[in-house]
Amino acid sequence: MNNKETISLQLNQICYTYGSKEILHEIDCTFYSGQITVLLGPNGAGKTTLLNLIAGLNQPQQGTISLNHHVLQWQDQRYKQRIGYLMEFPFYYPSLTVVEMMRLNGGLRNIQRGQLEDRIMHWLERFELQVYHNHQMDALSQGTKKRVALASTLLHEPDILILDEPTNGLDPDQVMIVRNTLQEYSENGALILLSTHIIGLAEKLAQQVAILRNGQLVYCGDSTEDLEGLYVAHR
Ligand SMILES: Nc1ncnc2c1ncn2[C@@H]1O[C@H](COP(=O)(O)OP(=O)(O)OP(=O)(O)O)[C@@H](O)[C@H]1O
Repeated sequence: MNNKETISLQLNQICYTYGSKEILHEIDCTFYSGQITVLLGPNGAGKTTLLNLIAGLNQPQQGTISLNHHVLQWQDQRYKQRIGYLMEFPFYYPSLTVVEMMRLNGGLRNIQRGQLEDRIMHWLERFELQVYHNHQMDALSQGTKKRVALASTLLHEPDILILDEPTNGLDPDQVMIVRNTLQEYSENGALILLSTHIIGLAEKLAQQVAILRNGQLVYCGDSTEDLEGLYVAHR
């Protein structure tokens, strides 16, 4: 991925309710290409709900999402093609091998066959997964499954990358590989938004931070060296 276009993704007064329960309240925030924004917040704050809306899985009941100041219609296919979304608990077919699972994901993204094999090799190597290429998905550890899902998310080289707790269950070596890969990917021009509970990871990755509490965005702005202090100050 090498994106020369500047992208901004704006959330404007986004609200979401499940039944009568308000989960997200008037969320305003803008994300930019070439930057990593880390979304922080306690359990149940609404992070996954917000990421699902931005990825186009669900539709906000109120508010708009704009790409470069153009309001997006829900299910805009051109927007969806630009997005890579790693869900907190990625779906996989247990009986497929790693390569078969990646071919399936690449096929769903309409990547041409010749190109697909090269991309699969590239991302398998990037996440040190070559050794597992022929292993069945359900025989992998949780952390390895997560890395396969992340590699699959990058196959179509999206310029908007949304990741829900991407390092959950990864060992420290793998966290480092993921961190370096995301930094490099962002430097190549991608817009990255990720949620995590690990403040140390956020400190290393984030140019921008968004803090969500009880469905309200209590901070959206520059990251700082003392992110824990910022987080505590926005209780
Ligand atoms: N399908 C659903 N139906 C009803 N309520 C839901 C549904 N999904 C999530 N919720 C509620 O929405 C709120 C926000 O959940 P969400 O998963 O977005 O939080 P989160 O910040 O991602 O939490 P965590 O850090 O634990 O992953 C919670 O109160 C949750 O119970």
